[in-house]
Amino acid sequence: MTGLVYKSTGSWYTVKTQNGTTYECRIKGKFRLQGIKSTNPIAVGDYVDFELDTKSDQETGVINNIHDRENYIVRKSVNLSKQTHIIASNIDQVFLLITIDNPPTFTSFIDRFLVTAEAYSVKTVLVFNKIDTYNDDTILEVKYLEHIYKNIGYNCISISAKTGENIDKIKALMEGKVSMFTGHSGVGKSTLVNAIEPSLDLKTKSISAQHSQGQHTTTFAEMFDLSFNAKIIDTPGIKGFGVVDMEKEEISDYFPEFFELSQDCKFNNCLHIEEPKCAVKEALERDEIAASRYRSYVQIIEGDEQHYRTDIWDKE
Ligand SMILES: Nc1nc2c(ncn2[C@@H]2O[C@H](COP(=O)(O)OP(=O)(O)OP(=O)(O)O)[C@@H](O)[C@H]2O)c(=O)[nH]1
Ligand SMILES: [Zn+2]
Repeated sequence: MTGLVYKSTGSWYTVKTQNGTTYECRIKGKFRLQGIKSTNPIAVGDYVDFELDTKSDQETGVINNIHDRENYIVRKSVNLSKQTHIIASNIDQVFLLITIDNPPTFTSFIDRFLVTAEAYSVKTVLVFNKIDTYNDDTILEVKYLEHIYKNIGYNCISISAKTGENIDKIKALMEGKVSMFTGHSGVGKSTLVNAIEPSLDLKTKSISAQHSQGQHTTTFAEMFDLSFNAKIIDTPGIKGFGVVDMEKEEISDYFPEFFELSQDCKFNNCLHIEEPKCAVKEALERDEIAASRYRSYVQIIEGDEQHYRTDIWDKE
């Protein structure tokens, strides 16, 4: 049988088959990992093959194969010797919630997030929330940001999780897909999820409450089915986004508008900082790339290794 992993708690995995039946599964013996070494061989979002455990009278299964992943996101354990933990896999899209002033979301944060998402091949939708509270100035700011990010190719939607404005657009994008929601604390993630599916809020809360009674503060992800053929992965306790392990030369690959231009730089290993005949800097001077994007890029490049070798998800 084949199924999708909805939850993992230590050595047990909750796997749901196409027809909606759920089985608690274990892993068969030593498991071959694909590509990366991680503390967990299987993550929420994985498609796995399993067989029913005949020795058990309960409906439990044994996983014997994992399907190739489309993508996955990881965090590195800070205390242990930087071991990698896969948070979730096969994510169709992440909705990054942004508010202009309450709380402020800076472009440097948005761009660091996008670099990481690009590096992990996770599609991002930018969601400007709390538009019901905006005045002329903040509306202009949203318009300006939308202009920048739409030009690069990112989908942008302005919403109010409180009044429900444009929530239907978010739901339409979610149909048939696996989504995640992220953004600074207070941008309205819970409010939005609650507006999308009121019954889910309770579920999520009770699970976090259950979890907080445990002695460990390790976070685990969980997938939920929504009523309109959409899935979300909830990652309680994991909020921000850092920058992933990458070489300096790689960083501009994850700024899509820089990447295209860099084919025209004189040096093929151009860092777009001080090099002559740099197509990126020339485009910047012609205002063809946004100054804020270039600033974010330089910040990441000039940061010490610590800065661009942090966890993909920063725990708050
Ligand atoms: N006016 C207005 N307030 C909103 C909107 N969305 C959320 N809020 C308010 O913003 C505050 C924070 O919202 P939450 O949904 O708790 O934010 P969160 O992102 O889940 O925050 P954390 O749980 O800390 O990560 C609450 O007081 C919400 O009522 C909105 O669209 N408009
Ligand atoms: Zn260059």
